Amino acid sequence: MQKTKCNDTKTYKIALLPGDYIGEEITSGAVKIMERVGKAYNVDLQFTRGAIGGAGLDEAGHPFPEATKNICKESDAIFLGAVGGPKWDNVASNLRPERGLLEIRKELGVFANLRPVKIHSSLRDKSPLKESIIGDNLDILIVRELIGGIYFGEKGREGDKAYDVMSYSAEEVERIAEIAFEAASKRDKRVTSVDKANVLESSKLWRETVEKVAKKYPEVELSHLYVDNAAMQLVINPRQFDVILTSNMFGDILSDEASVISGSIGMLPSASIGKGVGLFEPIHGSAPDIAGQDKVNPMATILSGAMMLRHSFNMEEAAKIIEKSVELVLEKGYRTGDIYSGTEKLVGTKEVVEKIMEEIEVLLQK
Ligand SMILES: NC(=O)c1ccc[n+]([C@@H]2O[C@H](COP(=O)([O-])OP(=O)(O)OC[C@H]3O[C@@H](n4cnc5c(N)ncnc54)[C@H](O)[C@@H]3O)[C@@H](O)[C@H]2O)c1
Ligand SMILES: CC(C)[C@H](C(=O)O)[C@@H](O)C(=O)O
Ligand SMILES: [Mg+2]
Repeated sequence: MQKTKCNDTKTYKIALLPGDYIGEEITSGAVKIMERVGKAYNVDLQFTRGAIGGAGLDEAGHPFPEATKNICKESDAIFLGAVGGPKWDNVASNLRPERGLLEIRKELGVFANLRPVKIHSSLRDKSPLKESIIGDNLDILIVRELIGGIYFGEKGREGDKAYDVMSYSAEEVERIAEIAFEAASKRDKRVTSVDKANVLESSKLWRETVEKVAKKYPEVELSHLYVDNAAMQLVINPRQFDVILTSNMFGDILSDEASVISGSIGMLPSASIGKGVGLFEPIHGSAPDIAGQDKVNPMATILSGAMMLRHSFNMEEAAKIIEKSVELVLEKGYRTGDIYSGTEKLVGTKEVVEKIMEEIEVLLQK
């Protein structure tokens, strides 16, 4: 974990889109942490703020305003908090804050959403599952298709009926499957593809296409599960999974389920990647119920920052320093309410960030 000694300073531009409710609380600490680690590696991370979601709607009348689009176009990566909340529950569907999130994902072409589910050893007792079920080193990577499927199909209303079309092309399935197999080949070499091929035509195509892609990766073992069984298997035997490959909606649902196995949804980061710049955000939402109270767990966002340094800027050591610091803070027992069991030190969002910063300073001296 030695710092690279180098005199050339690199500069990267990052669009910082905090979003709504807890958005500001979770991103501000993560930005401070990334700036500090960047500096140690002679990397100048320049964040430019933009509005998205409800903030975009309030500021510019749109959940993904033109001004924000322009900031994104000039950036090397996008760092996002969370969008949505009750304030905008009654706005027209096409202007909902969540629509801004879907639009930015589509605009960036980030078709692959990587959601790593890891159990930190010091959080094993916070999992709702028995320790005998989660084991020691649970490590699952959910590879979720992000810009297709039912989220983006034709939708509408006709009289008292409403519809949302779910469709996938072979090309869309192929490219996400490639990402899953590539990832598996560097991990435990197992892909579980999750679909509903016993009912849905789009899932039948999904399965056929995944099988074709699998032929290129003979060293990776492929299995299939129907989504209802996958939801059950995640709680009765999560250790059977290495990489879970699935569609947009199934991935959304299964990743919230998987996140609590690791203790809390406040722990799960994500990276969304495609051909261009990446988008990094925690998997959780804007948590309106705890916003503004210094209660939110910032770790998922901080770990998303580590993913950004790794995936977008090739800063592997810096990413590891952040991940290690989070681990150390957990080991020392500093906990926000979502991962507090009653015996550790209950602290607020800001203090968690301070504690992580302290660990970072120590690691940077080594
Ligand atoms: N990526 C995103 O921006 C995103 C993701 C999911 C939901 N949403 C939006 O967020 C709003 C609220 O949705 P929701 O309540 O269904 O989901 P949510 O993820 O915001 O919250 C679910 C529960 O988890 C808790 N929680 C979430 N993140 C936490 C954290 N970091 N630390 C501690 N506790 C945390 C919340 O307090 C709440 O009890 C909705 O408008 C929804 O559409 C946005
Ligand atoms: C807010 C919503 C559009 C989003 C999704 O469904 O993708 C969220 O739940 C997520 O998991 O990132
Ligand atoms: Mg979700």
